[in-house]
Formats: sequence, structure tokens, C-alpha cells
Amino acid sequence: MFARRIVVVGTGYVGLTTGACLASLGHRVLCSDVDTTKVAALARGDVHILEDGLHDLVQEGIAAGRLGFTGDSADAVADADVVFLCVPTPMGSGGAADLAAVESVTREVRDRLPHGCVLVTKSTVPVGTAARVAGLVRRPDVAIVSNPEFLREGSAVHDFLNPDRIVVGSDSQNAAERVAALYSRLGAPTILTDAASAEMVKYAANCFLATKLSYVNAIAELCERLGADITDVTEGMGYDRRIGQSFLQPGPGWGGSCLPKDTHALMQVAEAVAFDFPLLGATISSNTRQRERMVVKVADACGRNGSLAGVRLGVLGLAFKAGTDDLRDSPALAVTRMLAERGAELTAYDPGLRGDEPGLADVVTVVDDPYQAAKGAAGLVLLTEWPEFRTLDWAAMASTMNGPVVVDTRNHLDPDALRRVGVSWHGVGRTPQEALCSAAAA
Ligand SMILES: NC(=O)C1=CN([C@@H]2O[C@H](COP(=O)(O)OP(=O)(O)OC[C@H]3O[C@@H](n4cnc5c(N)ncnc54)[C@H](O)[C@@H]3O)[C@@H](O)[C@H]2O)C=CC1
Ligand SMILES: O=C(O)[C@H]1O[C@H](OP(=O)(O)OP(=O)(O)OC[C@H]2O[C@@H](n3ccc(=O)[nH]c3=O)[C@H](O)[C@@H]2O)[C@H](O)[C@@H](O)[C@@H]1O
Repeated sequence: MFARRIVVVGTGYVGLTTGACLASLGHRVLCSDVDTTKVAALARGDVHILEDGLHDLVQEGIAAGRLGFTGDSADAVADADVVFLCVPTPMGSGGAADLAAVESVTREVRDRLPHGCVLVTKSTVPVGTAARVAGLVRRPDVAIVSNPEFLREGSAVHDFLNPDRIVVGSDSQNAAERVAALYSRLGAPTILTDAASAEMVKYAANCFLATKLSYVNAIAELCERLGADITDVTEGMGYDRRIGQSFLQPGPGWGGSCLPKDTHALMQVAEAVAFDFPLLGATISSNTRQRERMVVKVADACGRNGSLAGVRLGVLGLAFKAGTDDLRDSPALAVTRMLAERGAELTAYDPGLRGDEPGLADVVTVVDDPYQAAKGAAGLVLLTEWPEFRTLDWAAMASTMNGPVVVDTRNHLDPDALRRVGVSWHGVGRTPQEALCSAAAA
């Protein structure tokens, strides 16, 4: 089923990727957004987010006449077959998902949807939202479908075009099949289900991933205390196909625009039906603790008797993970903020950031090369796993530092290579080699 007239409301990481990828699959797509500055830039082919391959795909879609942009969602949907809602569902008061944007777009477009149109929630929304949207639309000729998205930032285009699965849920079998058919060229396993189950798949998956990471971070701490090496431990675990190698990398805690808000939202959903969910609660609180633990690690390695007051530190990476410019709920930024609160003087470098992002300047001085971040620092804290950090001239970095100590919260660097150039390396879940050697000698 090609050349469908599709409207995508919201042109963020998910909406723009959805629009550009569906256009690349041969569909005609019109993307709308309230942010008219963004719409004007996109219409010129200017992509405002760092996402591998997205810029080219947008330009190709525009050039092929299959991809367009507008600031008027109500007008856009007037001759649509399928409308995707890709607007934000941020953490609201008390932790529940804030559905204000989903509801406001629904109200805005409901009377303009043509007969037989399908309205799809692609935003991450709690179980029951499709029913709530149906209640707002109140039109038997418009079917509501839940089609959660599983792409990751930084590899959004790749993930969208190579999905592990497509999940489509609706009370209308016909509408679900029409939405599933849009992806038919991708050849992915497709789960057709009811809307509530589709909505639940999304939260169950994200919260499982968060739980896996909190577990791994806890095992890493245990490794530190017991003299085991988390890198070998996770390798040993990962070969078990029931566990798998991915999502076993310890770090400064998990973050980003989704895992934190979705874990809190599922806690709220559980509470609403009087379900006690201590496992998920511990997943969240362990993550807060992990961020704090990184600060203590830095204070121990670089502070003066554990104090960071007036200590000059360099920071490598501020984004919530490599490959993105997204700072939303970034553990790297959270740790940096806590270091600043403890009085550290911070200079940071992140290859994905310009440095003028809102809120950054209050916390940290952002520089545009890593050697500047290292200059005069009593220690460097690596918080985001950008590949280029591995290939820095570490001897040159160390020579400009005032005490070559690196706290590598991602176990991203080669500890032996760093030690060879005189850097004292501190990772996560890995006992420093010197300590192991002296323990063996004793
Ligand atoms: N970022 C990600 O990797 C993923 C996000 N999701 C979910 O997708 C949804 C969207 O997330 P992102 O794309 O990251 O958000 P985003 O913040 O990057 O983009 C949202 C866009 O919607 C626009 N918008 C807001 N209100 C609007 C309205 N009333 N009418 C038209 N446009 C409006 C904003 O201007 C913005 O351009 C969320 O529910 C999120 O949980 C799901 C999978 C992956
Ligand atoms: O719903 C969403 O928005 C998306 O949330 C996550 O994707 P994303 O937020 O892009 O980031 P991830 O790659 O999942 O990383 C999340 C956090 O976990 C951390 N992480 C990830 C993997 C790992 O092994 N270790 C680790 O610390 C990352 O550094 C990051 O802070 C999910 O992976 C996507 O499937 C989902 O669609």
C-alpha cells in the first residue's frame, strides 16, 4: 500500500524521523508542528536535530515531492488517510505522563479528519489513552490506533527502517491492518493487538531496559567492592542468549527524554490500579543513587580530602548518550550539575553541542575542543561515550592537566593506554589494576 496521504503531527525526534522515513518508503507525507520557525526551516530542508541520516532523508523527501511541512495541523489533516500523533508526553506533576499536547491536537483536528481516516498515537501514552482519544474524537467513522515507536535517538533513522518489530493496536482490525501495511516494505515481525496491549508493550519494554541497566549498575558497584571486573562479568553474562550482550554497559545512570519519564509514568499507572511495584521503584531509586555515586567517585579521585570546592575539573560529554545533542534528563548533565553544586569549577566539551544550549552556561563553561577542557584540570570526568574520546592524544591531554586523573564513568577508554602515558584511570565496576597488583603482591 503506497502513496498514502499521511500526516504526522509533531516534528521532533520521532515525528520528523517517522515523516521522512515513511516518505522514503514511497508514501506522501505532510508534517505539521506548532513551532512555525522549525516548520519554515524544515521546509527549506534544514534539520534542527543531530540524527544520523535524517538531514539527507528530509532533503530527498522534499526533492521527490513526497515530504512537506506546515504549521496548520487542522488544515493538514483534511484529506489524510492516516494521521500520526508524535507530540511530547513529558513527565507531569507527580510523575504521570502529561497528555496535554495529545489532547490539544486531538481537539484541534477532530472535526477536520475526513471520513474513514485513522488517527494513530505514536507518542508514548499510558494504557487507556486510545480510549480517551476516541472519547474526545467521538466519531464512529474515525478509528483510533496505537502504534508505539521503539527507535533510539542517535540511530533513529536506522532503527525506524530496521525495526525489531512493529506493534499496532486497535479495536478496529481493519484500521490496524491499514497502519501495519504502511510498514510492509520493512518486513518486520508485526504484532496486531488491542490498543491497551500496544500501549503497554511500550512501557513494559522501556521499563525492562531501565531495570536491566539499574541491575547492571548495581552489579558494577558490587564488582568494585569485591575486586571483580564488570567488563568480564557482563561479557560472561551476555553470551547467554536469554540475557544478550546489549544494554549491559554500566554508566553514570540511565537518562534521556524517555526512560526516566516512562518509568515514572508506569509507576503512576500501577498506583492508579493499586498495584505495588517495588521492583520498578528500586529501578528508579538505584538510578538516582548511581548518579550520586559518580560524584562521590570524582570527589574521591580528584578532590582535596574529598572536597571539590574550587577544584578545576574537565568534563567530556554532556549529552545523555553519544550520537545525540539531546540534553533532556541527561545523566552527564545531572552529574556535572552536582559537581558544580559541590564547588567544582567545570569546563566541558561535547562534540554534539554548540555550547549555547539553554541552561548550560549556569553550570559549566563549554569549550569547543577537548584539550581546552583538560588544560589545568585536576581531573577529567568522562560522562558520554563519544567514540572520538578514545582517539584523543592522551599524552598531550595529560601534559596540560594539573594532575592526570581520569574518571571514566562509561568504561569507555583503554585503561592500559592511559596508564602508559601516566594517567590514573578510574572506571566503574573495575578495580584499578594497580590495586589488583598490590593485592596480589601482598
Ligand atoms: N525521542 C525518542 O527517542 C522517542 C520518543 N518517543 C515518544 O514520542 C513522543 C515525541 O517525542 P520526541 O519526538 O522526542 O519529542 P520532541 O520534543 O523532540 O518533539 C515534539 C514536537 O512536537 C511539537 N508539538 C508540541 N505540541 C504540538 C502541538 N500541539 N501541535 C503540533 N506540534 C506540537 C513540538 O514543537 C516538537 O517539535 C513522546 O511521547 C516520546 O515519549 C517514542 C520513542 C522514541
Ligand atoms: O522511548 C524512547 O524514547 C526510546 O528510549 C530508549 O532510547 P533512547 O532514549 O534513545 O536511549 P537508549 O539508547 O535506550 O539509552 C538510554 C540511556 O541508557 C544509557 N545506557 C544504555 C545502554 C547501556 O548499555 N548502558 C547505558 O548506560 C544511555 O547512555 C542513556 O543514558 C529506548 O532504547 C528506545 O527503544 C525507545 O524507543
